[in-house]
Amino acid sequence: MKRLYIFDTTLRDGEQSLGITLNLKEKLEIAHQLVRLGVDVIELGFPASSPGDFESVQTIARELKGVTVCGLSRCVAKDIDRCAEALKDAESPRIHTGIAVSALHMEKKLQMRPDQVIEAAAAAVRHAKSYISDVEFFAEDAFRSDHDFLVQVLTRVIEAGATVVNVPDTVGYATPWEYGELIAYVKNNVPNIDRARLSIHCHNDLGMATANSLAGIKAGADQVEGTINGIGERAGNTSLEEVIMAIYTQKQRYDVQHRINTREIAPTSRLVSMITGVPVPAHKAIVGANAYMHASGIHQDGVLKEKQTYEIIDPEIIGVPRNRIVLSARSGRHALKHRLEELGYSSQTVDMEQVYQAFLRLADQKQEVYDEDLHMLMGAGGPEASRYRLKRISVVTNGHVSENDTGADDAIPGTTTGASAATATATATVTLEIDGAQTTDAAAGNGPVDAVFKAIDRITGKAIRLEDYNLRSVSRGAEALGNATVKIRTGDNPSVMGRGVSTDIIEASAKAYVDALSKLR
Ligand SMILES: CC(=O)SCCNC(=O)CCNC(=O)[C@H](O)C(C)(C)COP(=O)(O)OP(=O)(O)OC[C@H]1O[C@@H](n2cnc3c(N)ncnc32)[C@H](O)[C@@H]1OP(=O)(O)O
Ligand SMILES: CC(C)C(=O)C(=O)O
Ligand SMILES: [Mg+2]
Repeated sequence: MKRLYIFDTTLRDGEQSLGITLNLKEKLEIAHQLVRLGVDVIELGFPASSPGDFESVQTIARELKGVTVCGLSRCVAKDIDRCAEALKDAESPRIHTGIAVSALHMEKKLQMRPDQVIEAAAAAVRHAKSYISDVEFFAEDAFRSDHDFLVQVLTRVIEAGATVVNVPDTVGYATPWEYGELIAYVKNNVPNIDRARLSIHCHNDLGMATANSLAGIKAGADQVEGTINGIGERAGNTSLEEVIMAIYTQKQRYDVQHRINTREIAPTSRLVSMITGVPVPAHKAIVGANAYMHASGIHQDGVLKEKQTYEIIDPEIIGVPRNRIVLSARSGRHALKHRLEELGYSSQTVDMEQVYQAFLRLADQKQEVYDEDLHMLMGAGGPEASRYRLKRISVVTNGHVSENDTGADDAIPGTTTGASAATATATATVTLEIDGAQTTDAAAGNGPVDAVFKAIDRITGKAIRLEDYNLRSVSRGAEALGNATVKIRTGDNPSVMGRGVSTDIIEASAKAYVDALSKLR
């Protein structure tokens, strides 16, 4: 059976999604989960892009073991130098360099002749090889290129020492049969193709990234590239979980093996969604919340008689446990620990008593605590790691007062402010603890969330620019949890994202703002 290598680019192409900015800690958390998932290669970023990207590639590359780590670069010597430097201490490093090969990109974007592109490509691979033996070459916009020119480029870069050649459909323009034909064409016409692995990289602009990738695998690709949940530039990349499970359910059609642990698929999807703030649509294949739900009577009847009538995948295979225990405020530590372990969390790595107390606070507000609630509880970020702790919020909206003790044991009583402004519709009083000292201040805003953010700004004295704010419900029931994400920056510093979870949306928003504050440089 042929070995299929799985190349994950969630932290590079995935992070190119509009609105996603991840810090080192968040990238590290995702990278460790990708190792647990069993991918072969993790693309960590583009080290020449910024000092922050360099630092995260370098730090994660040093830390990860048992997986190939890779950095992206243009066919530009100084990019390759930075990439090699960032990967210097990695156990198994790879430089991924490349250049566009379609007439459109060469003429309009690169403003280079085809012969110059071939020389730049070969020179870049040689330069990368002077540092690291494992070099992957990407032929950007390969699908829209002249395929005989593509064959020439790939032949030259393999001569120059490329160990992997990547044939991307950069703009998601292909259909499955056309992409499959291209991969077969490359296999049959690049004379030295046996000296390199052939990789595929598809985008989802026409909704065909998974289908195209499967066609590429069928045509003989050795490596498939993609991201978790399909996140990525524009309409995204191939969803790795979809490719893996298509191969799983259709084993007889794909004679390939890989080392993915399918039971880590759902935990990885959730982690990526939670950290990036990009929700997984309920109807998303494989990992959507509704993917294993049966709503209509005929289906329910069929499933009760025989699951396979309407289920092509047993959800337990991808790490979605069948729910047996109902968790509520009456549940004890054993039940909580059992459920968390079923969901893939280790009770060894967290303070279970602290988690249980947080669980009880949540359970007091909800009839039933669902799995989604637990994921949020476990992933909501540790206030202990931050300089800032939100202690209390009190908001007056058109005369209506809402007060929130934010759950800290030593929260001080809230006060309702009389502050007002002619245009304001809300005033907020916030108590924040900074490095152990509590400060309270009030501000008016054109809504409760705006007022809370302004009050926090008054306390910190920082000139914060709010770049993005998002609020969504992440669990079920009338008291569903709200997951707020904010993106903020000060001056020219890089933007940071913060996340907050609560059954109260103002509190969730305030927590997200404070979480982001703690990440500011
Ligand atoms: C298909 C993909 O996903 S490719 C990966 C996309 N990722 C990124 O772009 C990472 C983030 N990018 C960056 O940080 C910056 O764009 C940098 C550091 C890469 C380059 O920044 P700058 O030097 O300011 O150049 P800028 O981005 O404005 O323009 C790109 C330049 O690279 C050239 N170029 C683009 N791709 C390549 C390539 N693969 N190889 C060689 N040159 C290239 C362009 O022709 C242009 O050259 P010009 O300045 O002579 O006109
Ligand atoms: C950098 C390359 C591999 C890419 O992301 C693309 O062509 O889509
Ligand atoms: Mg891409």
